[in-house]
Amino acid sequence: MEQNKMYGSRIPRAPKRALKTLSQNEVNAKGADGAETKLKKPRLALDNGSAGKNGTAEAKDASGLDTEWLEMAEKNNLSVDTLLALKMTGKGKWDHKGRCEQMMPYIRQLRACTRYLRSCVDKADGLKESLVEGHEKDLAAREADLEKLSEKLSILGEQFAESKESVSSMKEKNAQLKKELEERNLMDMDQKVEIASLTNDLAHNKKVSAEKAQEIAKLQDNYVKSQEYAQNLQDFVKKLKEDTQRMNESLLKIQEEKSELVSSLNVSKGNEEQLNEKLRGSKELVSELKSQQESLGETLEAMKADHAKALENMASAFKDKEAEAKERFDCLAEEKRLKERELREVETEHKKVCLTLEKCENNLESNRESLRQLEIKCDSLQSKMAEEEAKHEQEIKKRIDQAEAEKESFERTRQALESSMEQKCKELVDTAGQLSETRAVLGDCQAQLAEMQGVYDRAKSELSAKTRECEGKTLDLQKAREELNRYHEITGQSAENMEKLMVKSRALEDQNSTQNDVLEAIKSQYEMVKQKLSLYEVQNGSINEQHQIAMKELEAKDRLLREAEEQIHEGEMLRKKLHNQILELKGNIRVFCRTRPLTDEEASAEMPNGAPTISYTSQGEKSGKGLQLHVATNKQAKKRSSSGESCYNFDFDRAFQQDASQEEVFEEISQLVQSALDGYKVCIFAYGQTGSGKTHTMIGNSDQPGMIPRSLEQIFQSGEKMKEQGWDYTISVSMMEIYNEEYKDLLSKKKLPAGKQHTVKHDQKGKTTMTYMTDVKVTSMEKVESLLAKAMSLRSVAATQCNEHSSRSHFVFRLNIDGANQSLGQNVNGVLNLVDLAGSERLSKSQATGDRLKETQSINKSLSALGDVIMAINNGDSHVPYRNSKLTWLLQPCLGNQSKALMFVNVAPSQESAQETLCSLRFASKVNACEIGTAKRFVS
Ligand SMILES: Nc1ncnc2c1ncn2[C@@H]1O[C@H](COP(=O)(O)OP(=O)(O)OP(=O)(O)O)[C@@H](O)[C@H]1O
Repeated sequence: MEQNKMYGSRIPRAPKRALKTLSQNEVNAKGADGAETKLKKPRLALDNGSAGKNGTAEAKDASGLDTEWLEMAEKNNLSVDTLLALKMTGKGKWDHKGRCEQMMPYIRQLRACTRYLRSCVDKADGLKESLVEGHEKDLAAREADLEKLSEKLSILGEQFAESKESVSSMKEKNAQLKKELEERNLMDMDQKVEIASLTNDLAHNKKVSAEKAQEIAKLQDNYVKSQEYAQNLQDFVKKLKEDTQRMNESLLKIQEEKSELVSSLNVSKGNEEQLNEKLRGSKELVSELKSQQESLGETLEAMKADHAKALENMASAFKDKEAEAKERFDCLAEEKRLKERELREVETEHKKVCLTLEKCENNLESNRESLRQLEIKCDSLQSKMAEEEAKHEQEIKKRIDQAEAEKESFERTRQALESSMEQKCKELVDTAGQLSETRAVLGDCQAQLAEMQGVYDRAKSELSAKTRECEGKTLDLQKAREELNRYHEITGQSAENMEKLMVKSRALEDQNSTQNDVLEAIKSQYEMVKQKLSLYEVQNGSINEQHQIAMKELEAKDRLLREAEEQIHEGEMLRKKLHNQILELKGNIRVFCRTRPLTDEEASAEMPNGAPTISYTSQGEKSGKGLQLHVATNKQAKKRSSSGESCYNFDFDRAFQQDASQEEVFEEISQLVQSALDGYKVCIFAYGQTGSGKTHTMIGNSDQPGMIPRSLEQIFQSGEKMKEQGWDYTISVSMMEIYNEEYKDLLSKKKLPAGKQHTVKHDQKGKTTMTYMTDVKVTSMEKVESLLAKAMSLRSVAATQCNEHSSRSHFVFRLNIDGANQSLGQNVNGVLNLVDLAGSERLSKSQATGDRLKETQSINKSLSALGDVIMAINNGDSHVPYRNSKLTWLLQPCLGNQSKALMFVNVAPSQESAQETLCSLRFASKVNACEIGTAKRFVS
């Protein structure tokens, strides 16, 4: 009721309204005395006495409602208002009796009315209880659901962790496999490079081999040429053979001629005998002519002798010639045989040459040798031929000379004979007849001589023919010589070429054999490499298979992981939803009370064995939430006694005892901090009197870090975790204080430009911008700590009556959290304001003066503005006075309907501070009773 009075005295005028108020109160049923009274029945408004006490007959219907009043009202056409407005009228001004008589039924009606209303209220109570029960059941069911969900979530988390582990192991395995594969690939590459170099070598060797093959082909060509040359030689030998045959034939012809000559000689011998007979006849004829005949006989005998001698000489010459021709023939036959043998040898050698190049060389050597021999022989033959020719010429010359001499002698003889015959004719003119016969004989002799001359001419022509033949032979010989010379030249050249070629060939063969060795080695290497490669390929194939299997497994795991991630995401979404539901159920503005430990001084001031100033509800549903403040009424002594104390009960969302650690406290707000990461605007502020532990709670120290460093730590950790779900956060921090209703940047020592000041603007989306305010992006705790230390050093602190290092300003630690998730296409903009308010002490207690007084006044003003804002939001006022103070204006987006707020009410446990504590707790109770609407997540 006190609460309702405070909020505008909303007294329920009808049961329905009362029920509504009760249900609201049931949700907000926390707080001090005032709050508690809300839960009581609304009997105070009508509590003018119990109808039952009058013993009036009471009619009740089945539902338990007192229907007497209703019946009465219906009968008299009455309402409560008309009943209340009813006035007792008497007959006159002094007709008290009449009025009294009217009064009695009126009182009865009133009593019936009261009973009816009471029964209504009772029913409403019953309904309320059943609703509360239903609500509690609903809450329990939701909590059970939540537990199940959280269990499911934890199972999912475990599964996720397992799948993550397996995925990471798979990834490791995959990485190893990849590494192996890369190594193999590298090895393959090396091998390929090796193979490539070997292939290059092979190609080079092939090229060299091709060049060698070309050279070999050239050699083969040369060899073919040499074969052709050998063929030419064979042809030449054939020609030689043919020449030899022709020589043989010519020899045969010469023999025939010889035989003819012999026969002609025989004929001439016969002729000679005839001549001799004729001569003997003529001798007989001439005997008569004795002296002449004797001289003629003598001459004839001399002629005969000469002729015989010539004939003998000719015969001997012919014999010699025959012998020589025979010898020559034999020589030629021998030579022919030799040549044939040599030819055979050459042929065999040629065959051998054909078989192998080396043998060819040998054969060529031997051929050369044989050619040399042939040359020598040819030379000898040539010389012999030349000798023979010379001899022949000499002989022919001799024979010509002899023939000419014979002719001359014959001529002389003829001339002598003619002269003698002329003389004889002259002498024998007389004896013409006799002489005519002698003349006829002489004519015969002359005819014989002419015949002889013819024979001689024939012999001469034969000789000239022979000479021509010889000349032809000589020409042939010269040709043969020339050919031989050419052959020698060619042979020499070809031999040289052959030698060079052979040297080259040998070198090439050596090279070829080494190249072949190299080639063989390369081939074997190539084979090995090929084998290795095939092995590697097989291994590679198996590795690839393994890799594919691993990839498939990985894909399956990835799928599972994605599913798990989706499930986690869904779970996360559900968690957020439930978390928000819980927060909504708890109220979007919550209040935690924290009591600091007693200082030594305070402890000594407390009653040694007395009850503590603040005690906590340890049992029942209010355990951990409820507390009692015992305020001594003996103000003089400031000491408590059982008789002189007032006890105030308060209930909050959480009540931390003196020994509660920072960790414990943070555990309770961590969900709220998480909300900021999820895109909510969150405000956590510490309220309390000076020295009650606000700064300790919010900032703490290095040993016991407070909510600000712990929140940052959690945000960084969660941000890292959320990265796995695709979230990327940018966190920036600004720190300021509001001192004497002015903003002051605590991250910069720079003074504001003249005439300028920090101004705060909020846009439609609740984004706050401050002019000239330093905003630092932070990624690590170290950075935050250093910034915090800097801010602390710049904060306005002074010693007060209550605190040696009292914060004389509101400290605002402002965190802008911008998150982006590309895969989801979401951006979140969360804000976390962590505020260490200035101490809220009463002026009377702080005894401040001067600057301290001004400070205290502005502090109190802004704190009361904070209370006003909260109350206005709770009341649903059309105007919320945010602009009444710099603090509320700055925190506007975080104190509005769409934000989440948490207030620490810090209290000191000493009796000395009890009054201040009572004020703080009362203020906190008011805040706790507020509803500031449903928080909104800022997602784009
Ligand atoms: N929970 C606690 N545990 C231990 N010591 C505490 C606790 N709370 C406060 N203190 C100590 O009490 C003293 C005063 O605390 P603190 O400075 O935090 O008060 P405050 O409310 O911030 O005061 P002011 O408003 O004047 O700044 C400090 O020495 C602090 O260490």
